[in-house]
Amino acid sequence: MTRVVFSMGSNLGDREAALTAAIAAVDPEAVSDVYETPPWGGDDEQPTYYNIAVIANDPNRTADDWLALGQRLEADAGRVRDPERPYGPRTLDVDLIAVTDDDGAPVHSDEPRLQLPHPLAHLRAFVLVPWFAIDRDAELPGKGRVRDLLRDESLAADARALRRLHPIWSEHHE
Ligand SMILES: Nc1ncnc2c1ncn2[C@@H]1O[C@H](COP(=O)(O)OP(=O)(O)OP(=O)(O)O)[C@@H](O)[C@H]1O
Ligand SMILES: Nc1nc2c(c(=O)[nH]1)N=C(CO)CN2
Repeated sequence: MTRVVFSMGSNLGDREAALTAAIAAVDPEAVSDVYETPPWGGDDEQPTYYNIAVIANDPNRTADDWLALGQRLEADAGRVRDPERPYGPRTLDVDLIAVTDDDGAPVHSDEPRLQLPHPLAHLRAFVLVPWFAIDRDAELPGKGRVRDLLRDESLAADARALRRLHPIWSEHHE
């Protein structure tokens, strides 16, 4: 079985519809509430994001399969990349944060096309806060427990700027 933790975000178009379609496609085990988050990364001239964390399990999917699925979902949402704006607005962003293999061991990958665990996750409150909300024991391999990471002063300040809005997924979807 592979277990994947996704961070999904949207700040263009119908943010909630883009996220809902992506959640449905990964057949989730757990989905956080939606958080409204200020743009992270320095490109501030863009709308706020809706961010969620999603956990999925599939015995037949490898980390590469999850990456390919995420990229297909981004394309389906009409995502266009602007090379001038690496942290610019997007209809849908699907990032793999951490993947665990059959034995519960973290998958590590260093290739540019797939870096695992996600190399910036420990700096992003919009990733860690929703993840912690659906898994109190969450651990970012190599960085420690999410619970502890969130005690860092600058992350804690960013975390206070997130606004938890409402659930986006419920049992009746399953
Ligand atoms: N863990 C990962 N999850 C998703 N994409 C990844 C991952 N590691 C590497 N990539 C690669 O990153 C490339 C750029 O992805 P994208 O344009 O979505 O980046 P971004 O979301 O803007 O930035 P960031 O990766 O900092 O969140 C993709 O082509 C993908 O192959
Ligand atoms: N709040 C927020 N900021 C971001 C996000 C995101 O999902 N949420 N994604 C980015 C590129 O991965 C860059 N900045």
